[in-house]
Amino acid sequence: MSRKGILFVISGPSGVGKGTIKDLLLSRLTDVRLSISATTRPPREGEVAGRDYFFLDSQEFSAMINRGEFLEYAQVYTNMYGTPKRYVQDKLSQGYDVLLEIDIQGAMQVKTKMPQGVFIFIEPPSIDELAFRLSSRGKDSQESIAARLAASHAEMESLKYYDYVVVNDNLEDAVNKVHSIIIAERCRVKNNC
Ligand SMILES: Nc1nc2c(ncn2[C@@H]2O[C@H](COP(=O)(O)OP(=O)(O)O)[C@@H](O)[C@H]2O)c(=O)[nH]1
Ligand SMILES: Nc1ncnc2c1ncn2[C@@H]1O[C@H](COP(=O)(O)OP(=O)(O)O)[C@@H](O)[C@H]1O
Repeated sequence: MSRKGILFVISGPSGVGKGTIKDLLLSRLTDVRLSISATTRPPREGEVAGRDYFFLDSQEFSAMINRGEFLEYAQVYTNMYGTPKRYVQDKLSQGYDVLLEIDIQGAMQVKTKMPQGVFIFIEPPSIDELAFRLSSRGKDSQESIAARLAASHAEMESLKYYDYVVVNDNLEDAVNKVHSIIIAERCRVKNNC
């Protein structure tokens, strides 16, 4: 019988580089399973339904809430985001390690339900650099960037609830650190050293 997998949760302020780190990690760790979130946000150019997100309207999202199908869900800025529970449970029980890349409110809900998970906070080197990254990626309006920066101050307060804090200054160093955390946790929890 396979051992249960480990749940890894990556979060941090918008624009810190979570998505970039996650993509690089997944290309190195092909046996980790990524949970695809549901969202009411409309797809951005180039995004694919079922690969990047499950794109739902608000009624479909509420129906999933009512059926108890989310491990966690939260309003992030102007849209709803949630982690479908079934995929995470299935993959963990099949012995796969599962990665969630979700916002801080969601991560705190998961911590309550699955405290044995490994919670990793990605911290920006500075607020100025966060502002620079948000504007240089060119996906958000000035208004949306301002909201993300305003939220980041309070979000930084929650880093004390995480198991690990990784500063994303040099990208490769940050990916190496998160990779090392995953290897170390596999050794600690599964004796897979
Ligand atoms: N709580 C929660 N947050 C999520 C989920 N999926 C994505 N997010 C977060 O929602 C925020 C916005 O994500 P997105 O629309 O992809 O924009 P971006 O990460 O700012 O480029 C980010 O902080 C994500 O980490 C989820 O399933 N649950
Ligand atoms: N270490 C880094 N140094 C400089 N730029 C980075 C670094 N990590 C990510 N970026 C850039 O910052 C922007 C935001 O990254 P992204 O992964 O979209 O953040 P998040 O998923 O946390 O919102 C992107 O343009 C990305 O290329």
